[in-house]
Amino acid sequence: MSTEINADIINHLYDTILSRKDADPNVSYSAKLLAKGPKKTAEKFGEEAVECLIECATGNKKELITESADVLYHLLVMWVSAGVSPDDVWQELHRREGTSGIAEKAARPSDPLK
Ligand SMILES: N=c1c2ncn([C@@H]3O[C@H](COP(=O)(O)OP(=O)(O)OP(=O)(O)O)[C@@H](O)[C@H]3O)c2ncn1[C@@H]1O[C@H](COP(=O)(O)O)[C@@H](O)[C@H]1O
Repeated sequence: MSTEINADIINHLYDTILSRKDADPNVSYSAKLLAKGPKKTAEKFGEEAVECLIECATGNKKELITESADVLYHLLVMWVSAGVSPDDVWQELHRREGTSGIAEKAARPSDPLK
């Protein structure tokens, strides 16, 4: 599957979640989460991220895949809740393209507290 198709899946899921903003919380899980506000969606994302890292740390590849899908879904719910769009994040990733994390870290101003 190409990167373009993967980005399409994220964009499509984001649009679906966005469309649930005013949906019935008894019918849509996204609507139920969004009705609770950004703090709750962030908490849910954190819970799913912890479940995901446990599967990685314990070497459960199959569960890591399903938990990763949960993390991505809850990340998108959090973005909708906080008013962040996939394009905002794609632009930031694009800005970073070609800059090594090691070079970027070395170019940061030194922290006087360290
Ligand atoms: N990808 C997902 C997706 N991944 C995970 N989940 C739900 O996320 C929840 C997380 O599981 P948990 O065990 O943590 O939930 P829980 O503890 O029972 O929930 P809480 O009571 O803690 O909130 C489950 O209810 C999953 O079904 C998802 N729910 C929806 N989607 C997508 O979002 C679309 C819209 O869904 P609705 O908003 O429900 O219409 C769907 O068509 C799917 O494409």
